[in-house]
Amino acid sequence: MLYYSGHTRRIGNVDDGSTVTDFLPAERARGVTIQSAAITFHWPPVDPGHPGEKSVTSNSIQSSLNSSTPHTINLIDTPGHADFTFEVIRSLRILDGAVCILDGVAGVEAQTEKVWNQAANYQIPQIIYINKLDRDGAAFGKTIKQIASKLHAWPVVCQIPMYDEKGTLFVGVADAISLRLLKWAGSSDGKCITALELDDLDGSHEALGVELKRARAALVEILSEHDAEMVEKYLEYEEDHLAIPSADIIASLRRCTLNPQCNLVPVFAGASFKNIGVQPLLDAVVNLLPSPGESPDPEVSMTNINGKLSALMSGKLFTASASSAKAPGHSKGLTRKPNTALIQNLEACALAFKVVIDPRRGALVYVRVYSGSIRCGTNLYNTNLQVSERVQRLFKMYAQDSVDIQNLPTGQIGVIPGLKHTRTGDTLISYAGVNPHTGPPAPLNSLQLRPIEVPPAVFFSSIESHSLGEEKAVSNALALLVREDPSLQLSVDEESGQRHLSGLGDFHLEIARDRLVNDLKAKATLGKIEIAYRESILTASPRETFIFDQEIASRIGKAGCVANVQPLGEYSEPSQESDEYYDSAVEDGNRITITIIGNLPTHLSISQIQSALKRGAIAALSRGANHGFPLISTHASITVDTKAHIFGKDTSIIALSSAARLATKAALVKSALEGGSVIKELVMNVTISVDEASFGAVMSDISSARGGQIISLDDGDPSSGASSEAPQIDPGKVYAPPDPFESSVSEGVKEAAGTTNRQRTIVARVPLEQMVGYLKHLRSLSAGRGTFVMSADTFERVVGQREKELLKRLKGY
Ligand SMILES: Nc1nc2c(ncn2[C@@H]2O[C@H](COP(=O)(O)OP(=O)(O)OP(=O)(O)O)[C@@H](O)[C@H]2O)c(=O)[nH]1
Repeated sequence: MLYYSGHTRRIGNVDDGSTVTDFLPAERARGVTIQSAAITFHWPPVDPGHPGEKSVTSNSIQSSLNSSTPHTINLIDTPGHADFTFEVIRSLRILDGAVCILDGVAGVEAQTEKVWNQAANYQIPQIIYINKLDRDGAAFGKTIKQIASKLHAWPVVCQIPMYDEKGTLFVGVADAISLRLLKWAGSSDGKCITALELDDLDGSHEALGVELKRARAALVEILSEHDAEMVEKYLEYEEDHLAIPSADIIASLRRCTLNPQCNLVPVFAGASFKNIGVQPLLDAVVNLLPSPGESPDPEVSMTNINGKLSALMSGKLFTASASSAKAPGHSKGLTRKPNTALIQNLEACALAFKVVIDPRRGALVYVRVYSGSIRCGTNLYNTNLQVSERVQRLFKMYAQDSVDIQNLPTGQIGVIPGLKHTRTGDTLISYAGVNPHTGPPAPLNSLQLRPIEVPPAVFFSSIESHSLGEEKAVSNALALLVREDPSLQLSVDEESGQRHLSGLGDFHLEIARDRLVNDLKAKATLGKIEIAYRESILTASPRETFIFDQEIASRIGKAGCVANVQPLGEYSEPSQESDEYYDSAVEDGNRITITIIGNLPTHLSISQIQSALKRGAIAALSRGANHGFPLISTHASITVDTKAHIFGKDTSIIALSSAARLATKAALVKSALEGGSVIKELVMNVTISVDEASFGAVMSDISSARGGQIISLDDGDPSSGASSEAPQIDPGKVYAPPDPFESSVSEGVKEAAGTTNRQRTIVARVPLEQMVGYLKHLRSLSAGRGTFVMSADTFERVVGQREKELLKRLKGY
């Protein structure tokens, strides 16, 4: 894409590590994408001599059908490996549209289904590109049927693959929109394309011509089922499918692609490795995917207020929340009706969706602007960290080059270099007349764009610096690592003083280790990768009062609070007094409730006090009293009576958070002494796809050797027993061209009749511990053909023999 749009001079190749988007050394070495990169380019290409003025359309096949005006495309290449799913979800938040690339040999893979469903949650319009059609065993028609059966979307075949006379060499595509055959010259850079009109086909392409007419008829028919304007066109052109102009087909296809109710997905064909099919795909991106203005309104949330960004900007969100101010979980400081003039001062609202530590340029923060525009020289307030940072420079990334800009308007993606604090996922706002020290007024200072929950980091590894002298450099490198990837978590074991890095999978941590040691040059060693368990208390503790009174950095720090803990199941929403500030939220599987009674001190704001107490409680909940595992399903309640627990200016933020930590810790110790605690482990939802031959062996391995609980067994469609809520589509009703090696019997019928090596699916719940390194094992049981996906389900108590073994392993006796 970058090559054809004129932004790079050579075509990158993943196999020799020369791609632009996979730029990390670890990505290039392994040939996989780990971090989603964002790059801007134009399609059709902009004339380099006159940027923005004139387009050169010679590279664009279909541009003559629709628009020849260059469009700005921000391309975000996302990873495919399951351990980096969180990286994909982060990217999905900021996408307007997506191209889902399928492997024409493997078809719809398990991980594809998972990401597809996530994209559907964000209502992101998608087009599908079936790639690798040059490979032996590529089956375009079969993959089309799988789009229906596995992704539950109606595939709209826009192109069909074109093979040479022998039917073996993939040479181009027959385009059902423009009714042309597009043939690429062999072993070229893909810029030399011959277009043959359907009417001019000679005898050699007769069969393909017939199939192309069928494809066009199917295209018009499926569009007519969803789009009244297409029905009108069909009648206007006297029911001749072939006579409808391609521009009308594109317009109708665009309406249907952008309307989630239609559930249609246009499908294109190619072999990127052979440079076949890329330019028409780019045309499709411009023709069919939405501009930022057509994308769904993003969600926003502020303390106890949730809604859409447009409702916030029009002031309606506040009006609605003020009328529901009596709802539970409110605090008196935050739900009074705000002055709508507040919103007029909100100049920009953006999401930092990616932070990359560049060896030359330092931290580069990629942002997407959702409202207003970001200007050079303005202060941006980070609502997650509650700090202001100045925008010194702004630029756009074009392949390896960055181009300075002054202004980044709504809908655009750009890069801010030099920010010191902002992390991946933070919301940034620009507020007119703001004091950089105090930030914008509440509740805008807590505004979050499209917040997402970070899944539990259940794999961890210890980190040791090579020497005391290296300690600071290692800490700095770790801080950078966590800034780039918030699904990595850093913690320090209070008792042993050992530092732990936790992540979402073993591959995730392995890559983090690579980045830390090789790229960020930290002189440190990471220990064995282990699984994190959790601990839960069984009884409520008494109320523990703690007064913290200690000098911190030569200043007196004094603060107090009362804390008690109880199993989460026993929590119920209390009734509130009118002079209370109350906040209760779930954090990492626990609930933390903060109640502040009395008048606030003048030197601390309510949000400062609340977040200090919360930080203290979170720190205490990171270590259980019996086994040292982080707590789960625990409710910690902290109360501060300002008369008894705040001591004028001596009460600092650090003193408050220390008091909350120590009081919660004391409550946890009391509860564990009285009622004991249990160890919990993460149980995964696992969906395994194997062929009939290895089905029995895989099932018995899961249910007996790994202690898994089989949830469902079915044939060939992994989603039907699992989570997808989309309606089922009968593949028999879907148009797909026959694959070259197939008879005329349709694939759906063949699969149902069981004449192929049938795919079977096992859905099971299995403890995570049993799934470490499972892919290798599955491959050995299934002659290399089995695949699986898994996602975290719940933490459950470890019981019986496994509990005994685990305790023995932990204690060492
Ligand atoms: N034969 C053939 N091989 C291809 C084609 N496209 C990609 N490949 C090969 O498939 C492998 C994976 O390609 P990638 O581009 O890294 O795939 P990806 O989906 O981006 O993978 P992740 O980086 O893990 O997300 C490489 O070895 C490519 O050379 C194609 O059209 N034909």
